Amino acid sequence: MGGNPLEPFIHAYESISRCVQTHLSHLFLPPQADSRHPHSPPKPTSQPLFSIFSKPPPVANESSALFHRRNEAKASGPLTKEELGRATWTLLHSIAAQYPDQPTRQQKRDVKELMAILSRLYPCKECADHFKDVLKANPIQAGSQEEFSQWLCHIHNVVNRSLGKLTFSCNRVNARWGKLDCPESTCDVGTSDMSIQQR
Ligand SMILES: Cc1cc2nc3c(=O)[nH]c(=O)nc-3n(C[C@H](O)[C@H](O)[C@H](O)COP(=O)(O)OP(=O)(O)OC[C@H]3O[C@@H](n4cnc5c(N)ncnc54)[C@H](O)[C@@H]3O)c2cc1C
Repeated sequence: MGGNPLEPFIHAYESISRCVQTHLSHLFLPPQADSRHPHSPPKPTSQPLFSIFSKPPPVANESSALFHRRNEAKASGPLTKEELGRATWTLLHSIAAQYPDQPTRQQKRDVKELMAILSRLYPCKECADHFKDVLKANPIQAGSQEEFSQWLCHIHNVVNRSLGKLTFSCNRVNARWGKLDCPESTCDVGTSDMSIQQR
């Protein structure tokens, strides 16, 4: 007699609240086995994670590996005409950026031949045929780095125009395609013994 009449309700409230806490924490926190008692039921941890995943979410290194695997999978698919075009222009403008100020006769012949080969072997027949006409109407000028990079910019613009694209301002070509970032001039265009003799 004389006890708190609300005591049964307080007990009931406390046990319901413990039960709710335990079940909610199982829902929102990842279970962890107790290493000392591997067969005991997993205990919730204090990490703020949802445990709806069977594995914890990837950490930074795992997620960047996943990102690269997805990109690789995408990159291993067939190229589109646009991707091939961008890659080819990148190569050509990079060659032009590295082209010597005073090229040898061999180097001048090489770029001329490279363009001729592209116009025959470029793996898009429509593009190759069109490029043949572009080269006929705009004979290659490769007497110096400046001349070659400006000529390339010009013919790229001819192709841009034919595709209804905006043209590129050629006074920005060195800013867009500057010298490659290679240590100790390792990206400079080499001069073979033969080409030195032919200067
Ligand atoms: C030789 C050749 C012939 C092609 N012919 C055809 C064709 O007949 N039909 C067809 O559908 N596609 C053709 N293509 C592909 C086409 O030119 C584009 O590469 C493709 O449509 C993707 O265009 P893009 O807008 O992403 O930029 P791209 O034209 O590929 O350019 C790549 C980047 O170069 C820079 N750039 C743009 N113009 C110039 C410029 N004048 N000088 C310097 N830098 C510049 C820009 O930063 C641009 O983002 C050809 C490609 C090549 C290499």
